[in-house]
Amino acid sequence: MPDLTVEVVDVLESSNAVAAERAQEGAPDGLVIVADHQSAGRGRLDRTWETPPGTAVTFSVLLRPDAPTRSWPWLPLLTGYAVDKALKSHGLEAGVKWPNDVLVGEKKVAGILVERLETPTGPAAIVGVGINVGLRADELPVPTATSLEIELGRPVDRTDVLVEVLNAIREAVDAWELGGDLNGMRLRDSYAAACVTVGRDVRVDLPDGSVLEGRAVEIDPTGQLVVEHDGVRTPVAAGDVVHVRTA
Ligand SMILES: Nc1ncnc2c1ncn2[C@@H]1O[C@H](COP(=O)(O)OP(=O)(O)OP(=O)(O)O)[C@@H](O)[C@H]1O
Ligand SMILES: O=C(O)CCCC[C@@H]1SC[C@@H]2NC(=O)N[C@@H]21
Repeated sequence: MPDLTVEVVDVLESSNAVAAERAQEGAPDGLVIVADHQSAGRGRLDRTWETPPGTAVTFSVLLRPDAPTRSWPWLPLLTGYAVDKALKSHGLEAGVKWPNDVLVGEKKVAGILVERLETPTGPAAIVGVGINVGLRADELPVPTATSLEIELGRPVDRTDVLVEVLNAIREAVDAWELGGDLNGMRLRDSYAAACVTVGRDVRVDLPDGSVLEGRAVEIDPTGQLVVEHDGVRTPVAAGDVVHVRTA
């Protein structure tokens, strides 16, 4: 992908929404909208994403990927990989819960929302990332969340985190678009190595209300999680999953 063009906005509702508007207006691949604060951040499945002013890294990257759309389901996963890698470089013992939550232990430190859209200049993806950096324990919006500063016990510079994460995303997107290696391995193997879900017993809630239980055995070539139960292997796509719980 080309060099990133970064625009910083003081306050906006959702960086994903602003990046999507810009995509419709013809903005090019590599535009990054950084929000110093989001007043109405969006999460997966129409949930909200909340962080107090001055505590988070929140941004969205507009991509017009040079890769067939059938491989786009890799985008959330490779973004999770990149965020995890950048946070580990800060000394955090993080891991990726499939498909793309970045956790420390069982708690979520970063969330990712990838949205695809058609624009007059072709298909685009908006890769939105929210990282809990400076939230104190009493500022966490949900008990299942944590922040970098809580986990590391020291102040963390938000700009440093932003730059590291953007560089890691760029590296991962380039490897994906060009079919090259990442971290000395195939993208799929690098992702699987960072993914804490593989090898664990899982309960997967599906949109029809049914639950799939079994052992998560691998990530298949399309990025689906393969769940094995009584010798039967069932691949599940990230877009078809409501919840994944690890046992
Ligand atoms: N700053 C934040 N940090 C973490 N979670 C947040 C934050 N703001 C809002 N949330 C929301 O809190 C909710 C609970 O997150 P939780 O990790 O428990 O479940 P989840 O993300 O839906 O994943 P799963 O159900 O698969 O475990 C999510 O909907 C998440 O988007
Ligand atoms: O885990 C989730 O539910 C996904 C959370 C994604 C939050 C980020 S913050 C930047 C970008 N803009 C949004 O409105 N959402 C994403």
